[in-house]
Amino acid sequence: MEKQPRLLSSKLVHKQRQVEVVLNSRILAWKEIESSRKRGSGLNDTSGTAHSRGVQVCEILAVQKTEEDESTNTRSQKKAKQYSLLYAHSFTVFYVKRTRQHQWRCSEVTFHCASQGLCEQWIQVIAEQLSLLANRPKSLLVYINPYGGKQCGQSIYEQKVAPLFHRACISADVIVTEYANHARDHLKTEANLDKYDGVVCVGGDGMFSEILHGLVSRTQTDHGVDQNQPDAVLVPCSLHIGIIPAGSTDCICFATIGTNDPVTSALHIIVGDSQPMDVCSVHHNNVFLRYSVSLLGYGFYGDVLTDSERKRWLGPARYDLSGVKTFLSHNFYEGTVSFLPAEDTMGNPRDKLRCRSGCHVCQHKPSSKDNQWEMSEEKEKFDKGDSSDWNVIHGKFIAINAASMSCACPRSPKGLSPSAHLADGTADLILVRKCSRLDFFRHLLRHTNKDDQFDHSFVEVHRVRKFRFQPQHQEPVSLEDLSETPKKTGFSPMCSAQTNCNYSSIHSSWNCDGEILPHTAIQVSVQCQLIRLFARGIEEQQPHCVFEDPCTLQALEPH
Ligand SMILES: CCCCCCCCCCCCC/C=C/[C@@H](O)[C@H](CO)NC(=O)CCCCCCCCCCCCCCC
Ligand SMILES: Nc1ncnc2c1ncn2[C@@H]1O[C@H](COP(=O)(O)OP(=O)(O)OP(=O)(O)O)[C@@H](O)[C@H]1O
Ligand SMILES: [Ca+2]
Repeated sequence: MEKQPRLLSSKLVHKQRQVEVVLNSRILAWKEIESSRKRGSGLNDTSGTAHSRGVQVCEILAVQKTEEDESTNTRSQKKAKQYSLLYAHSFTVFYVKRTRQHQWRCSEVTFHCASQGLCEQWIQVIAEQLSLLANRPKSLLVYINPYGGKQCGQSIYEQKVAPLFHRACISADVIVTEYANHARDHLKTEANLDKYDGVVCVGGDGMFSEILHGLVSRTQTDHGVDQNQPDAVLVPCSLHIGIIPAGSTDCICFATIGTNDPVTSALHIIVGDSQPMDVCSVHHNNVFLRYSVSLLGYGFYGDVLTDSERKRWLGPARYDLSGVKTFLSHNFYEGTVSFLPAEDTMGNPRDKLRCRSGCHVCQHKPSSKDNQWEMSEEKEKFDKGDSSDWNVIHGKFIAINAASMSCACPRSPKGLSPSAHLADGTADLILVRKCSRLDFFRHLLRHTNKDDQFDHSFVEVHRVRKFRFQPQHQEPVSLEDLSETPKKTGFSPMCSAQTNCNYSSIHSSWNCDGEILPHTAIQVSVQCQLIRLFARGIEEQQPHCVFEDPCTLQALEPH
């Protein structure tokens, strides 16, 4: 590791011991000074082990003059009080501390200086280093959904997030939404986006979906791109999106930072992490329908969602109740799935190559072969209806799921497609064919344990760039057809067989990131890395402590 020039180093006091504090452009480190240690009983006096500690500058949240805590009433605090009178000036550094299961907390360390000048110099030098971190947001536009999840979005923000933003000197314009799609419409039209470094969504996946639609539509409009064109090349959004999880599934937050903890997510926003993410565009008959970043599910997950919408008052538990009910109805749906397999990806859905921080698969740009598809003669042929490279599968399905990310969430920690990648330009298309209840139960159960949920004869999974679905029975032209009795129209528009079939048993609906789509015949295309989140992907679990690795400290040793 290259030697970094020292910016400042001095003898300060930390926890009533003399320490040498050193700052270079990457690390703030401190080490006890031998002389200040009491002579230990023997050489191996562990109590006084002079271990060094350090914090990366990029994970320092803020530095400020220490607030005097007046509460010195016990004897030891009185002693500390006298001691600190000697070193009357002190500053506190707030930094990211990793705890269990990918959770982050704001921790702090205070140093006492003999002179006020030195104290102010330290504060100024550290603050200067923080101001050099260009990717940190300074002003944010925050949308709060007061009704999502357990309806505590507002209190989560005010109690857990706002104090952290304030400490990091981030200014936030907060809008509490008053009705569904308020955030999307505000983003699409009124919001003056030049004022902000990012948009924060306080809510669940549905609320994120609103921000996503608002931001992407606004970006396309501003760049004159018509999102109704199924193969329009969409313009990536420059503003980062932050999520403060306050929903029921929160699978987007879970898959991008590894937990659905609001404080952890707020800290990722403050340090200015950046994680690109694929977005699927969904069209019906060349008309734009919606975007999806997590799950596009027909059959099981669509029916679960349809049934759960009537039970919103139950909060997150609505999904489990509807899940059991849908499981018992055990409906299957006939249709034709056609898809364009992703040719030269680095990975495949069953390769156990999980998408983690700094993922190599996501950094691998789709080679020219895939880009050639956009301009190639195959594309012309396909557009004329002849689709050579496309695979076509007709059958009866319990579920058709397209996961453009793992969809890891508290219900299923490894997710619907554990090896799906956040930003590789593909989606994993999972086809679950008609099978017995027991078989389907086994398949579902594997989402909650280590077993491979694709290892079933009735399950197949493909990594795709585009796909289409056409249900076997033409969907009614418009919804009033459902009410007309077949007699009046001579034949029912949807199924020629028996006229008394009820609509719901031959048609499911598409669950698009937790919202129901108005059509069942759709065409989907993956837009590679269309948006960016204030996240860094799920970090590999390792004892991530800066100060234990000698090479870092060696960089601080005097030359
Ligand atoms: C035996 C235990 C089986 C457990 C099966 C766990 C599989 C759960 C997989 C969760 C996948 C979530 C995908 C995320 C989709 C989000 O974009 C979307 C918006 O937030 N959430 C939902 O649509 C909400 C979808 C929520 C779906 C919940 C499904 C619950 C299934 C329960 C089935 C019980 C069957 C056993 C009956 C005896
Ligand atoms: N002020 C509001 N009043 C009513 N509905 C709202 C309001 N703001 C947002 N919504 C809508 O509420 C829906 C659900 O919100 P959200 O996704 O945050 O919670 P959830 O559905 O419980 O969580 P998840 O999507 O993770 O399961 C969203 O589709 C959003 O459009
Ligand atoms: Ca993907």
